[in-house]
Amino acid sequence: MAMCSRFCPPVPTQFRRRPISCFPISSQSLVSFKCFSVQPSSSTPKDELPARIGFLGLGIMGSPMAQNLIKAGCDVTVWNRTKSKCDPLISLGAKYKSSPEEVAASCDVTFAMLADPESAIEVACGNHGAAGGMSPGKGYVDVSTVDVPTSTLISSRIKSTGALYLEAPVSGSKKPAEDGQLIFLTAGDKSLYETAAPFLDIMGKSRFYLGDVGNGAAMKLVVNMIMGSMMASFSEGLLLSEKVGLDPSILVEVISQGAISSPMYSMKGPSMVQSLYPTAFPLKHQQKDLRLALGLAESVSQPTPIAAAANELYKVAKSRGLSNQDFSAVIEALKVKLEQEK
Ligand SMILES: NC(=O)C1=CN([C@@H]2O[C@H](COP(=O)(O)OP(=O)(O)OC[C@H]3O[C@@H](n4cnc5c(N)ncnc54)[C@H](OP(=O)(O)O)[C@@H]3O)[C@@H](O)[C@H]2O)C=CC1
Ligand SMILES: O=CC(=O)O
Repeated sequence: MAMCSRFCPPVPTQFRRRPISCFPISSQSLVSFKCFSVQPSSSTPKDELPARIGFLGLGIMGSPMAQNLIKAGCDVTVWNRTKSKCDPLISLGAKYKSSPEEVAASCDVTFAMLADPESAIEVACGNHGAAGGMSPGKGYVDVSTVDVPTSTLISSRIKSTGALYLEAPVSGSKKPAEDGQLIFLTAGDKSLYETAAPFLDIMGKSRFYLGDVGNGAAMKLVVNMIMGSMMASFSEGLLLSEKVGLDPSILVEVISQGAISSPMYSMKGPSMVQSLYPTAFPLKHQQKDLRLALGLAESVSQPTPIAAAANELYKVAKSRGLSNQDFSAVIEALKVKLEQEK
């Protein structure tokens, strides 16, 4: 990479890395990779992070991620379709540019955290999109959850400019984003992965490098397919327990102590019992991820009947106006159904 000596930040010494696993990516390519457990211990001095970082998309996830970069002393330039969401970050010291193209032109590495495939393509490849500001020596890191064809398309467009591309969708929601505890599922240009690693370590607790473009997107969709089905199943259990006269709060407690315990159930269960769904992961995005995961399964003829059924439930929830509630609001779709059956 032409600008590497200026643009590659040294890995801050306070980030301690511990290899935790090594396993194959797929049956076709038995490429092993390391993942790291990363424990940022303090904020990073400005002079250790000389790169200019762009951040496009300041929603529930993008805002705290960009904020963590700024707080760590990075030189951050932001853009968001709704400009007002840039203001709190500008107050913290971020610069502002009025298009993704201008951000990319003025930065070394540009991150993008957009809603879905359509917006990710628009921001990367559309009019005044980031690709217009890309050139050799720069890098584009898309951390949105999209499908493999979308990431492949964006990769081609970015790489046609001579720049590098990394997909890096995240596992972890609003709170992990605020706490710098995300899990990055990366794939694409290895040298950009290495360049971006110190920044990923500011925003996250671990990172996986999965090889070719598409593997990060696919991994994220599989994880979220499981998550969406788990939440649908949990919802059924809560409602069934109540219908047979049990206390659903006690069900949450019982589950938390056994083999099917999950932080997700413990975190979301108490508010679901009260019919409260403060948005961390919008339901519309969970349905999008199930839809994309089902497309992925279709592409390899893998039966996924549980996920298909869960997807239908999220679609019902969307049609009932719950798109912008937390995805745990999927339980409401079952409540309505049961009432109609009476
Ligand atoms: N929330 C969560 O818990 C997690 C979310 N994700 C994934 O991260 C991504 C972002 O999620 P989240 O931050 O929650 O979503 P939000 O809905 O809060 O933010 C979406 C962002 O995309 C922008 N956007 C949407 N459409 C367009 C468009 N056509 N052109 C330009 N910008 C657009 C929005 O801009 P504007 O402000 O103008 O609307 C906003 O910045 C999604 O892919 C999601 O699946 C991954 C892990 C966890
Ligand atoms: O994509 C959502 C998450 O919680 O991870």
